[in-house]
Amino acid sequence: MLAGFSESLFDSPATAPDADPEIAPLTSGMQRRELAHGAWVDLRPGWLTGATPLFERLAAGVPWRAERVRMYESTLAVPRLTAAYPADARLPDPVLDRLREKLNAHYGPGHGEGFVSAGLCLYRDGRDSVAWHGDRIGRGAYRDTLVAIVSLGAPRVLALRPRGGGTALRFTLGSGDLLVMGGSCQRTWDHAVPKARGAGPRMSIQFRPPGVL
Ligand SMILES: O=C(O)CCC(=O)C(=O)O
Ligand SMILES: [Fe+2]
Repeated sequence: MLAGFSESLFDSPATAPDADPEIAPLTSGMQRRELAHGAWVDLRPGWLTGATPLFERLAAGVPWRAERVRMYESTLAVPRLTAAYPADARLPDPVLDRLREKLNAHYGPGHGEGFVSAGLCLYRDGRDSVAWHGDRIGRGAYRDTLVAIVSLGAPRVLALRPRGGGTALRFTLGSGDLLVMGGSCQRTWDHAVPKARGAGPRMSIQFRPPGVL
């Protein structure tokens, strides 16, 4: 009895390091929120369940780099780790290929060329963050676009506010939650992941169409 119990506790597929998360259909549970200026956000809480092994695999296996941004004559460290997978790169885990396929199937051809690249960010603890910005290096600066974010690990707030100021909306993203920014969101709104005292490690996977950074 005891042996059987511990087997099911420690050897169950949900806890094996190579276990894949369960991916729910996007046809249910998606909530769209229309924002001002032609922007919108789709939220699909719990898109993935059992994502801890995926988090662990990516945390250990991805070649994380400290991010730096050029500001005028100097460069500043951005407090988080990142890894970029352009359109033609092999993604670091087959689960990511499946997520991208499912997002493309759901959003379909009406939304431009679809999701191609993946960007990963690791917020090691609550001191890691990203400041207010829009993903508008390239096409997002002048065209409607989509940016899909899958959150893994500890819950963190993704905040959105109209570009140039205004009241911020705060979405707390837990492990397995999906948030998609659409319409004019990248050019008319800014988003940020504020510092959060005491927060545990959190990862985000962002899928973007060609030319959106
Ligand atoms: O970590 C997130 O959820 C957002 C990341 C982000 O906005 C970015 O890397 O452009
Ligand atoms: Fe962003």
